Amino acid sequence: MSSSVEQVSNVFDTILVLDFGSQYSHLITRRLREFNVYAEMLPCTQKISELGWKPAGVIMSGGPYSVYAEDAPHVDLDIFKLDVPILGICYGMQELAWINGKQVARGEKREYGPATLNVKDASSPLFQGMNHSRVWMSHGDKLHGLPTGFEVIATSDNSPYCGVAHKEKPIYGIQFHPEVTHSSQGKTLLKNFAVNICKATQNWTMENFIDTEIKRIRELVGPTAEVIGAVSGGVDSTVAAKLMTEAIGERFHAILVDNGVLRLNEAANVKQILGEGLGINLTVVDAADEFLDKLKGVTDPEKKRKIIGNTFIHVFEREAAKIQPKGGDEIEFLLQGTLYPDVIESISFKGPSQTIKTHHNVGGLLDDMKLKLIEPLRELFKDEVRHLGELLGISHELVWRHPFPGPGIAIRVLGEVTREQVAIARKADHIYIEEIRKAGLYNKISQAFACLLPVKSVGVMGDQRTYEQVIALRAIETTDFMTADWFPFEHDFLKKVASRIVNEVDGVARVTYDITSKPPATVEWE
Ligand SMILES: Nc1ncnc2c1ncn2[C@@H]1O[C@H](COP(=O)(O)OP(=O)(O)OP(=O)(O)O)[C@@H](O)[C@H]1O
Ligand SMILES: O=c1[nH]c(=O)c2[nH+]cn([C@@H]3O[C@H](COP(=O)(O)O)[C@@H](O)[C@H]3O)c2[nH]1
Ligand SMILES: NC(=O)CC[C@H](N)C(=O)O
Ligand SMILES: [Mg+2]
Repeated sequence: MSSSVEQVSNVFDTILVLDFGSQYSHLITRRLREFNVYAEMLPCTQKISELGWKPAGVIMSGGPYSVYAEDAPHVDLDIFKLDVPILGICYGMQELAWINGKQVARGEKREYGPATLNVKDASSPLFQGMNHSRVWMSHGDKLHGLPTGFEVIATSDNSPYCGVAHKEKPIYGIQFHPEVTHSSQGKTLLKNFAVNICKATQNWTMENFIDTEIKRIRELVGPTAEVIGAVSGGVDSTVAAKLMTEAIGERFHAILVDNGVLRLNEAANVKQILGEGLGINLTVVDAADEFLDKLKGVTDPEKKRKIIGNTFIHVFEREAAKIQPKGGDEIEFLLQGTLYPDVIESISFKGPSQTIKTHHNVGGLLDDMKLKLIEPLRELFKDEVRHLGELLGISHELVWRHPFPGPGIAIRVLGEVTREQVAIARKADHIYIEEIRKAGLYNKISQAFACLLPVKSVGVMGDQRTYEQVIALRAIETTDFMTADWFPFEHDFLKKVASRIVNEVDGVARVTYDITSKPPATVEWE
């Protein structure tokens, strides 16, 4: 499964980011990629002898622990044998100091927020083009002396060892966080490190990635094997499917499962856009009855997710068995649209985060199938996937679609999922999204949808008493879907949508707008 990761880091000069658990760790990788240097994050416990590739340099991230604590994580000392430049950020610098003399302890006061960087060694290649810039601090521990063999290259009011450098080797430590945008010249510092000190080539571009990946897929699959893939019409699976089609054409079989809880006209739309528009070899499987029958009487959100996840697998296996590859007895490979954030979550040295909700996942196929995985987007962030999609000729509209969860409307009809309830939710959702598009707001919002609540409310229409259900509208702004804010619509917009929904959708008497952020709420209601 890790073969794709290794391949990319062998082709591009790669900075290894060792994650000590900071909430900012993934931003280090992001910033480096922004100036076209490829970077990969692995847990801080990574054994260097098991790496399988040689990094151009190593960055040790910040982290919540104290280096002197008993259970603190420590780096594999073999990183020093790699003989490449090393940069320690916050905990990473404290780790360097701990290894070289143990002069780290609790500071008198915690330091959280902005500070001014005073460069003491203007000739240090780390600080070229920087001085007196604003830097972002977030620490409670500090260095209480110089690590053996190091010298001070920068200070701040509260940190006499704000920047340190080894006297002979290219090893640096900084107390602040250059990866957060609050550090005004943080990106310059990371570029100084990666490009000038590590000499990494700035060739990580999506154009180069497409070429490398198509070549890699062709080699991996060979001249005759065939590949299946679950394709939803969502951004990730469409981009993965398009890449696969570029690589092996008709030998790729995309399968869209109509699970009865897709959006209005979705199956037909996707068939047209992907099949006819993008030339993807796509089969639509109508399994609506199978899904809806199994969901009968089920109200628990987790049970719904499990039923849908399992049924996906059954349908998928059945379809795979129907395909007769020309060059062999059975399908050998399975395409997945796994993204880098999924990988990051599952590799965290602290273990996968606590389960809030079981995201339906084709990963469940692994235990049951002999299929070998192909995950071409495994190294990419969502916005990189979107860029890649545009380069592959996928329309701007499709590439910028809001995400839509695999369990679909089943987790947006709260309570029991019936055909009638799905129809109401679907209609309301369609009106809401239509109005969002008309108002030119679609691309300003990260995700929007309507939920049907299992409560009834009294209303009055045409002098008649009504007693019908409630629709809750949700719209959020977010970059990573881990945290989110609700979208501040104009009142007139909400008024219009509410009026249309109550008038046009039978069974709805009232509309509300969800004004909860994530956390404490989640994006979906179930
Ligand atoms: N109706 C469906 N038919 C076939 N596969 C599906 C369906 N719904 C989801 N999947 C599979 O589950 C994966 C995960 O779904 P997810 O919603 O995270 O990604 P996506 O649909 O490709 O993109 P987006 O995040 O934009 O919705 C998809 O990449 C796809 O492989
Ligand atoms: O493919 C998916 N299968 C799922 O089971 C699932 N549950 C939530 N989501 C989507 O994930 C993002 C975060 O949602 P939550 O805050 O509700 O966890 C939002 O974009 C959600 O739409 C899912 N996607
Ligand atoms: N942001 C960090 O890396 C903090 C490091 C360490 N936990 C401290 O409090 O100083
Ligand atoms: Mg989706």
